[in-house]
Amino acid sequence: MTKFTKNKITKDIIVTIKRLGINGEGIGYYKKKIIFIPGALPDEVVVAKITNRFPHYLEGQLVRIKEKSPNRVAFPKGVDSRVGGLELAHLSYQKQLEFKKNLMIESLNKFHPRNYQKIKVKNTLPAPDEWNYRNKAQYQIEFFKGKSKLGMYAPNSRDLIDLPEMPTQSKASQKTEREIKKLITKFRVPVANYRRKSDGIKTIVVRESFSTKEIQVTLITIGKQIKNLIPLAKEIMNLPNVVSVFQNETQWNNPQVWGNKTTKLFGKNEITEEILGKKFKLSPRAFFQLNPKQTTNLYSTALKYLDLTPDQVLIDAYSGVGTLGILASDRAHQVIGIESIPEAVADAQHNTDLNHIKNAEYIQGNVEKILPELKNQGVPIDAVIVDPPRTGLNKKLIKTLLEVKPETFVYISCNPSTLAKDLILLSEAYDVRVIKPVDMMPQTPRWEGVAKLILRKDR
Ligand SMILES: C[S@@+](CC[C@H](N)C(=O)[O-])C[C@H]1O[C@@H](n2cnc3c(N)ncnc32)[C@H](O)[C@@H]1O
Repeated sequence: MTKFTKNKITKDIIVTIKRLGINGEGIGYYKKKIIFIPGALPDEVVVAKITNRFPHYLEGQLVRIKEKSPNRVAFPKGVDSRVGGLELAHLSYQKQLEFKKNLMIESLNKFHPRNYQKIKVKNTLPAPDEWNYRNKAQYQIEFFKGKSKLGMYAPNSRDLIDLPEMPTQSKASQKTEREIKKLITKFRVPVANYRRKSDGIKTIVVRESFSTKEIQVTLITIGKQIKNLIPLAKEIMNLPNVVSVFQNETQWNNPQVWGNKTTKLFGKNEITEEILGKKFKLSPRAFFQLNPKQTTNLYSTALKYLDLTPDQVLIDAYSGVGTLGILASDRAHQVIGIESIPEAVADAQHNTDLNHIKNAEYIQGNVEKILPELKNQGVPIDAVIVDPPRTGLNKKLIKTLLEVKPETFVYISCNPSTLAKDLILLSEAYDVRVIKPVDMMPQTPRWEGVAKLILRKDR
């Protein structure tokens, strides 16, 4: 979108905040134009500066609060407020839960799927822990002008925010990150420098299993030979609960954090996490929910809504490492998982064996391609659970689902807008009984929810 910098207003303006936007920013109006002000809350009167002007909206920066909301709470001490992942940390937790319920209601009101007024959006399921819930820390490291920093970049910038404390991160993963930083200095291991494009360690990834306490470390590096990397990795293995150290190699021109090549330096191939009595082996690249305790509640809700009978064939679409299908396998006749990433499919198969499950299989490929093939082969598709990325369901997949019309249908979504849009099409054959938002990421505007769809008899 074109950015108008001409006539940029830098003077202070006064804005009354009306509501929160989908990214948790305060929304108000200035001269009839909508303005987004991060950090401001509904019903507050704030002093702000306009930072960006666009044809249809403005972006502002909070300068001072003139009239404070009763729902405002203290932002965590000692943390730079620009850091991502704490966009709602200044709002009481009860109001965060209400915000997430309202996000779904607003999406339904905006996109109007059939009978949308009758859809019951339940109260958001609170997370067991509001703080220290994240099992994975992925911090960048930088050494500049004699100072080393370890943390996350400020949004849309190369400014690395040092994070001695990240209050949503598990204590053990943060401690491990800090210890590794000290060891990097001790062993004089080079740190990658994007200004000089010099080789070294760029990112430290620490993932913790909440059930076994095992810690897996991955050092993401740039360059062929990193001096003293092996002695460093050996020493990292002596840190509490660390069971493996991996190296992942990337290049400066890779826009992703992770490169393609991952090599084990020491220790176990995977860490084991346990959810609802089933074990899941996680290799460094395997997708896994970031909040293991609340994952138990998310999956329990999905299984409750699925309400399978022992004769049903379940399709676990967008299956990742097979979590949902494996958990549902005790209650189904057969589970067929479909997932596009080959490594995740290998992990899913591995996890099936690990849990001695005989009635689940995983197919690699795109759901929109594989599901019509299964239909044409005459596979009975009695029940479907979909858990797509933020973009929602592929149109071709929706078309197949409307032809097959599975009796049982549950939709796990991480985006209320795409869920509401997909329901417009799906409501040709289905009524939506209930949507349950589940708070997987306290202190952030990130949304997750489960929808139960009922096949209409009068179709
Ligand atoms: C939100 S994750 C869900 C993973 C899993 N259900 C879980 O709970 O851990 C979405 C998954 O869909 C996969 N995916 C994305 N597009 C896909 C497609 N068109 N067909 C199959 N899988 C896809 C991604 O690789 C990812 O593993």
